[in-house]
Amino acid sequence: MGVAVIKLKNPPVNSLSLEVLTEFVISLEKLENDKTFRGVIVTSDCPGIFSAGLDLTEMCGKSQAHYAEYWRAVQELWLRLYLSNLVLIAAINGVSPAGGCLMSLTCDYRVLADNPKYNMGLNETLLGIVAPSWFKDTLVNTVGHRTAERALQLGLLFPPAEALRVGMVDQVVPEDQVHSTALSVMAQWLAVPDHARQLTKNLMRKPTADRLVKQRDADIQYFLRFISRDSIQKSLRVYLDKLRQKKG
Ligand SMILES: CCCCCCC/C=C/C(=O)SCCNC(=O)CCNC(=O)[C@H](O)C(C)(C)COP(=O)(O)OP(=O)(O)OC[C@H]1O[C@@H](n2cnc3c(N)ncnc32)[C@H](O)[C@@H]1OP(=O)(O)O
Repeated sequence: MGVAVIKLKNPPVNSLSLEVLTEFVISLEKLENDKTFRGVIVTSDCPGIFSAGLDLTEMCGKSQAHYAEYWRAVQELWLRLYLSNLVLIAAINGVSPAGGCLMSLTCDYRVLADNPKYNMGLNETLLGIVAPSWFKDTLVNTVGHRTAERALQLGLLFPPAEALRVGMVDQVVPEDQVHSTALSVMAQWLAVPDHARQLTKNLMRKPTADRLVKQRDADIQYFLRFISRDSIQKSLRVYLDKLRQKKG
């Protein structure tokens, strides 16, 4: 039925490095241009981890030019996913904090594996950083304003039952059924004529996407100022050190 599977593979935690973002955009573009494909299942090849989100090492101790390039790539992937003409279904087979969660929120439907470890949410505040307005918009458009406000301020990571309750995911299923469920949901979505579904998706999402499109450069400048602050760099370093020391 013309369904591709994109399996994120950047061990150990599928962090969204510049390379991963760039490859993802290229893969999506190819699929968008190949009329034999109408849908994509986005999933992970890393056991237990859908994606650890943006690659913290790309945002720490690098040059301004690097931060600008990285942030443009983050914007690009979000725009491509959010406005994709393809049906996108996230088969979430692992934990998905921050950028990992955002990626799934851009999809049309989310199936999450029922494992209490597989938390998801926008936890940026816990790192001492702030989810940008378009991250916030994506969450608000999925779970509503009040739930998003509480989740964002507290940096909440929701276990599966909670994620389902607040509408962050559409279905929670046993781990071994995530892929088959995503496939059967895909069949349902593909039963709708493409042009009508695509125009409707665009109607729902374009106003949100346009807010970023109209001010992409300003958004990059804002990111540069924010990420270059000594206090933010320090917060990121402390967070990364904590992650690294966990093993020791
Ligand atoms: C105005 C704009 C403001 C800026 C906005 C920025 C928006 C940011 C969005 C983000 O996505 S920030 C990233 C948020 N991600 C997280 O908080 C997740 C952090 N990671 C974890 O919680 C855990 O790693 C995990 C995903 C639950 C996996 O746990 P596990 O025990 O399996 O592995 P670890 O031993 O913790 O990690 C292995 C290895 O990977 C490194 N790592 C983990 N996450 C990241 C990451 N996001 N980026 C880069 N590297 C990461 C971790 O440090 C370990 O490294 P080594 O010790 O092996 O060197």
